Amino acid sequence: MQDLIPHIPSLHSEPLAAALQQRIANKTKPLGSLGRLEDLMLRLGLILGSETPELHQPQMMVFAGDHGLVAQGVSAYPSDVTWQMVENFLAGGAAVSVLARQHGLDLVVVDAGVAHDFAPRKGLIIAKIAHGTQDASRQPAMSVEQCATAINEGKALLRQRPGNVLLLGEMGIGNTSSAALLLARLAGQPVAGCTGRGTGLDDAGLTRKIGVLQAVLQRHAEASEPLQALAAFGGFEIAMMVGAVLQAALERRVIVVDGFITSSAVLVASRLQPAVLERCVFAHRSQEQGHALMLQACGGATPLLDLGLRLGEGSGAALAWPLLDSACRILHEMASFASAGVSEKQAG
Ligand SMILES: O=C(O)c1ccc[n+]([C@@H]2O[C@H](COP(=O)([O-])O)[C@@H](O)[C@H]2O)c1
Ligand SMILES: Cc1cc2nc[nH]c2cc1C
Repeated sequence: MQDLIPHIPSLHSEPLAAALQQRIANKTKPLGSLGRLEDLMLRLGLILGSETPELHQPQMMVFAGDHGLVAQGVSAYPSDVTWQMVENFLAGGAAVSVLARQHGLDLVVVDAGVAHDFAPRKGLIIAKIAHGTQDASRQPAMSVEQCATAINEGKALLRQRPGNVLLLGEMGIGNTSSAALLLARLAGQPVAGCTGRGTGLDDAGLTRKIGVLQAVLQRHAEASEPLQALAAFGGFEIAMMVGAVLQAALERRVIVVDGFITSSAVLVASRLQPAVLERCVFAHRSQEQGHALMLQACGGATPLLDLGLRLGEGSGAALAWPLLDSACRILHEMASFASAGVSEKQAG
């Protein structure tokens, strides 16, 4: 356990926070007028330990896995869409492929446990734990050993990637169910409020999904600790993201969190090591029912964007990327009142 979960120290630094606040206040603008971009500047400065943080080689990592629970009718799409979309990511035709190209983000797809055998190629990391998880309505989605292997694999993959920014993405038909179950169990919330339409269930489908998830929670009533809950509810892509998040936090990388599912990995990681949250930037508020509760459970995070997205893949993280870039450029390049010879605020 100690080897599996690294200790993540708090970033708390009064002198650096004060220096950053002063630097932001001295820029040629009315005090506070860059709004939440100012909070972002502060956060990036604290994570990277600098008044003039620099972001380099941002890594978009899309973790993919399949879910045995899909057999219970919890998604509007078949499991085959998972591998088909992985092919689409690699061919360059998915939303995240387009956005990664647009913004110059390195895109890698990680097969964490897709129920399909891929031909090896550039941009694909095959780190398969198994061909999909077990059906969590019948047994734990994965064994405790598989869960530990997935976390370790996520840590190892992150260590091999360059740069100081991790953008999280995921793909997995059925994974809004795992995320909802993790939220319900770890935040002690009624499951109905944690459960949404995912890829687009209708009213009857949503009612059915809530019933299935209620039964899964009862079946695994003893799984109250974060790692037990992760093994019970899955999936492999979420467990691998937990490892990647812990390693990124340990290395003081900026972690850009996408939607409902990537947030569930951060929730698990933060219940193990709370200071993980200090390294996270929440990109957007997903339209998925439950994401607002998820953000509350992740320390009351306020996301940067609210575009009604519910795609996943890392699409929201990629869209938020230019804001991080802007925040750093402003800290570097924007003149101060003194350097530009602009008069400061008068009393009153
Ligand atoms: O990121 C989100 O907030 C989000 C919300 C709804 C759906 N998704 C994506 O849709 C898939 C899971 O939906 P479902 O209905 O199959 O559980 C998975 O591939 C996710 O990337 C993602
Ligand atoms: C087509 C499709 C694309 C996706 N991307 C992420 N989740 C997805 C689910 C579906 C169904």
